[in-house]
Amino acid sequence: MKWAEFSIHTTQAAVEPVCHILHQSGASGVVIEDPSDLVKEWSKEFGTVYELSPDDYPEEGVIVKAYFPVNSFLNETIEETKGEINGLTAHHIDLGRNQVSVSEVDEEDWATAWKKYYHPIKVSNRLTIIPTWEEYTPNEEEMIIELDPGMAFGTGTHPTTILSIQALEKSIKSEDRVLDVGTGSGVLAIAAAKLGASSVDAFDLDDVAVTSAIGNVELNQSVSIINVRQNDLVQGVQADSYQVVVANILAEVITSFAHDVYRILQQGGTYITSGIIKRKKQDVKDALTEAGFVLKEVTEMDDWVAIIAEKPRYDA
Ligand SMILES: C[S@@+](CC[C@H](N)C(=O)[O-])C[C@H]1O[C@@H](n2cnc3c(N)ncnc32)[C@H](O)[C@@H]1O
Repeated sequence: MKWAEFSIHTTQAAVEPVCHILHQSGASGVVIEDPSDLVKEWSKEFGTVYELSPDDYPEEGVIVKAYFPVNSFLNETIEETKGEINGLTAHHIDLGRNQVSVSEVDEEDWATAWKKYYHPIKVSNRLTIIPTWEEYTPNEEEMIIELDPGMAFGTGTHPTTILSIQALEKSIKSEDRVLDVGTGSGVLAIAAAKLGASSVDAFDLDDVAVTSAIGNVELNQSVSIINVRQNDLVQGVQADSYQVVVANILAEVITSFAHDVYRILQQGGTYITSGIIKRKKQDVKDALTEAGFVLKEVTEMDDWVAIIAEKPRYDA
């Protein structure tokens, strides 16, 4: 997994609200470079992974650095975060220089560091995701998904993934045929299989994701149910093929292919969309309604929204 370092040069007064915004935006770690810390013991969240020397400290003001996983939501997350930080001025918080830079952190240093922050996570009433390197004993009602996301999106911890899994848990009926568009690590396809789907197609355009998903499907003994393949969105899929389609992709993509998903769903079928940043919620709702869907439920976590929609039955 690659990481992006978000660095902001700001004031001492702004540190606390800026850190709060960064944590809310999903940063996996926040480091404060405050020259006043040079005179006291510095405690850092990243242990030996991230080393500072006194030369790194600014002469005036404070530098706050936060680390975000590089994935298809990165640009949205960064823009949203910057907007929220700028919004602090409306609350009379002096941001000082307010200089922001974003850079990718050397992957070699970080290639396995993220594993330290990735632990078993209960994502819904019935499903818990467990990284392959963790020992875990599930209780009787718990179903587990074992996962090694490698370089693909989908540790299961992102709000967009959690919202998708919770929606799948509510929607899937035993023997449903399911399509997961943009499968990444395969986490949603595996969740669908565990929840009782009779067959799951898992598509991704990225060959790294396809390889990762195939590995995770094998790890979860779901090869007989899940078919992973490289495919551009739903190109080539026949009409009326599925009872459930899930797509955790950006809002723009969801709006662009709403009509295609309507075509491939059976009447009464469910479309679970996720990966929608809050400010684009209405655009996606409009696109789904315009394509013929009936909106059933909207769920939210942090800055993210998922929408569950239904293709109505013609005789209803
Ligand atoms: C946000 S990730 C979601 C991963 C996983 N489903 C999850 O919920 O954690 C979106 C995925 O969509 C894939 N993707 C982007 N454009 C695509 C396209 N045109 N066709 C198929 N997959 C695409 C990306 O490669 C990425 O793996």
